[in-house]
Amino acid sequence: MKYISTRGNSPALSFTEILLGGLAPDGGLYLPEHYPQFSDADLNAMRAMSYADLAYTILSRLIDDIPAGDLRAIVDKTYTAEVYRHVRAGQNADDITPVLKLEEDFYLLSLSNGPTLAFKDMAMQLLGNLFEYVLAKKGQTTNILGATSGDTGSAAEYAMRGKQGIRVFMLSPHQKMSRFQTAQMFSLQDANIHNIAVKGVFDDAQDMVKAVSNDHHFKARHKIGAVNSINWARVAAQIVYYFKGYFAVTHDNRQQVSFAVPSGNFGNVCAGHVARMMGLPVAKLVVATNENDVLDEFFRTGVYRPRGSANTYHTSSPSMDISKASNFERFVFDLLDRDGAKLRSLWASVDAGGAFDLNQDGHFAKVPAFGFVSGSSNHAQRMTTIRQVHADYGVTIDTHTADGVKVAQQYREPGVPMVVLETALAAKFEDAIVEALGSAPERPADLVGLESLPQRFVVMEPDVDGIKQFISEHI
Ligand SMILES: Cc1ncc(COP(=O)(O)O)c(C=O)c1O
Ligand SMILES: N[C@@H](CCOP(=O)(O)O)C(=O)O
Repeated sequence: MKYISTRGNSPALSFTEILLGGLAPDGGLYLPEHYPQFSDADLNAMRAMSYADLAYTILSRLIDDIPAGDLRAIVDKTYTAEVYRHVRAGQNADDITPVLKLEEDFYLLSLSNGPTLAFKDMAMQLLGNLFEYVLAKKGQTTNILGATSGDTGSAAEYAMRGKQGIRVFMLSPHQKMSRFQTAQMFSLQDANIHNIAVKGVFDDAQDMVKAVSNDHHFKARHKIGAVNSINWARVAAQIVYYFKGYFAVTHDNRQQVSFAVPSGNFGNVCAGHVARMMGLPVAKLVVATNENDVLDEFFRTGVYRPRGSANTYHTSSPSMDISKASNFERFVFDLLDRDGAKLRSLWASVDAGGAFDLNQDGHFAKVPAFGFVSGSSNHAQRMTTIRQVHADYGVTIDTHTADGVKVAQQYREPGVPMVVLETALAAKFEDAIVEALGSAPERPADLVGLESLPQRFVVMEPDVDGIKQFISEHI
């Protein structure tokens, strides 16, 4: 399998050639040159598989330059009940992503049982093991530069801490993450972890990561690696749980399932899109945003108009406070029938601070064929949803999952199971849960007292040269 860039001006490369680097040299994002197809017979064979078997079956179609035995060992080491142990009472950690039935045809897919209590662990734990394997094989080291709005950072740091040959430089929006998220990252004292709080929003941090990645000389000289979902491996790993969720709520492959996905950088729902393109019978992909509703605006109107930092709001689902969704480019590439030149011209206006309108040439009319629909949620609606889910089902959900549940309600159809992806556990957003329910959510014993641990981080201006200098001085 070769990978091509959405901007059409980079050579096609194999999986291990794109694993560490993130952006393609032309500034685009990698996608497989074609999507492997799973037939009805394949789906039948996959239906009863364990998570690790399913992950291997799917990933081995996307990765053909790691020997089968080695890939199998990496997957088996990643998807264990011990790693994904933070399940609710009554759930089975061996399922890795257990499904919780709320009512008939309405489910939560628990994706946040890993070390950092967010869905990012599902892919990041795999990335940690893949990076370690490939770096050892190539005799290389890497300096990861990432951006986080709260969850990618801790998931990456927990996956990479103490790993040979890997340093992490993680940019986060200064004072905009929850107290738990901040403590989870900043309390790490490992020498290979560097936390940099940037005076700005997540998009400022993500722009700097891309600017460093597009400086090819600096990137090569300092061996800069990526763990954000601009890295194809993140998306690839996330495809697996759509299959797992589908099998958990259906009996045969004639049934369709809809997924509601709390969205920010569009990485999670992009994996759902790829799963659908591979043959998973998905009815709707419901893109749920918070007040930062650029994606909802696109799916309602066909106009993509990313906002600047001043118009990106700090909300009670802070991990979704994103106005420039990286992975949206991957979907638009498919929507444009993979026309790299057309995509380049659209992103030339986006990168210059502008917008584009896909009504003009009929592309927007094709969106329903891809299953996408959308909606948004605000603080008051999040609070109401958390209360309702608690009252109706006895389940405490976090603020991001609440955005998903709220928007999912708009798109439920008789006979079509709706699966809401649980993207974080409530424990990460204690203040918001206390506001909604009047009491703090349960917290796993190993994370009690996290906020009182000593913290280690630096604060910097959103200045690309300053970040480059910091990296140079710490490697
Ligand atoms: C808890 C949580 N929910 C939802 C999202 C949005 O996911 P994506 O950026 O893949 O759209 C994120 C961060 O990305 C998150 O951390
Ligand atoms: N919500 C994310 C933002 C980064 O997204 P990614 O999926 O591209 O890594 C976060 O929590 O950091």
